[in-house]
Amino acid sequence: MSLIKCENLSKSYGSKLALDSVTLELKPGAPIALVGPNGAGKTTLFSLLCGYLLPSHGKVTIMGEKPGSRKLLGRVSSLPQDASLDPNLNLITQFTLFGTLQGLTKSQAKAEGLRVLSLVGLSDVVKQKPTALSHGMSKRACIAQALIGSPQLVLLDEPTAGLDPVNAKVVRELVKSLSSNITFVISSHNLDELEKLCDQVLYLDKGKLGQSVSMQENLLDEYLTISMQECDHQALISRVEALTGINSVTLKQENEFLIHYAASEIKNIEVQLFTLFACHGWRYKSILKGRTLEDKLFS
Ligand SMILES: Nc1ncnc2c1ncn2[C@@H]1O[C@H](COP(=O)(O)OP(=O)(O)OP(=O)(O)O)[C@@H](O)[C@H]1O
Repeated sequence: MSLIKCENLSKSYGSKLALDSVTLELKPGAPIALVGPNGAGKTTLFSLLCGYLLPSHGKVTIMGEKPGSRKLLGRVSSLPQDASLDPNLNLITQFTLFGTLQGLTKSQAKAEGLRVLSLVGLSDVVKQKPTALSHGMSKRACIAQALIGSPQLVLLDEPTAGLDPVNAKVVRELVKSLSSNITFVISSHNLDELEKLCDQVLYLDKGKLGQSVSMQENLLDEYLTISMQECDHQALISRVEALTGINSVTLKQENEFLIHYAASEIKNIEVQLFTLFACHGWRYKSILKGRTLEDKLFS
């Protein structure tokens, strides 16, 4: 059964068409990214999936049910962009309350609260009020709230926005570690982060669903993206293009090159490139099979 199914889903706010006839079907599995410029309609789509908003036209179902339906209680949860906790109650008191709202007994709810707070590394502060937490800790607490009751689908709207690199990494690793049991749909502007986490990327622009990019296809693409530490740009392009089987070499940004090649004509391309780099004393930083997500979406 499909996890999320949207058929000609549209949402208008007055005369503003925020989501325009979106049709998509997603299966459970690896994290799915939702990207698009500011105002593209990502939060609107999330709100429709959560049942916070009703469609103006079209249809949306989650695991065959209408968003917001009682049958989805505990099976779907979300981290809204501006999520916040009750400042007056300590973490474990409010997490126990959230658990009881999902139908757990008080002792089950407390155990569940402790479990999810420990997942996000907040076991030491369960008796603190949210006002005593740093921004990063608050965000992790809100993510923990979304994990109560072991949901099958978790929607995360900008889960790492405003976080320092250490906290952002904690969140990414948490998503990775849980993604064999939970399907995450993640809205973010951080393409590098999505590239590391997600297998599939949905691109929204002006309310319309544009391309859907599969990161798995990367492995089949006949592209390499190489970041160099030091090299003569022009010389690198002409020397690599001179190798048999190379279709083109493009400088994408400072020291990053995209190599398009014909796999059937060139064997061990990596070995040939490393030999060339060693010959000229060019040092490379990284080599990626395929194209970056940024290149796939915007070139
Ligand atoms: N409550 C509202 N009333 C009127 N217009 C709204 C409302 N909420 C959103 N919009 C408009 O709908 C469009 C889509 O907004 P939405 O917040 O879904 O975009 P977004 O992709 O999440 O943007 P961002 O990346 O900036 O968070 C925007 O043009 C926005 O101004």
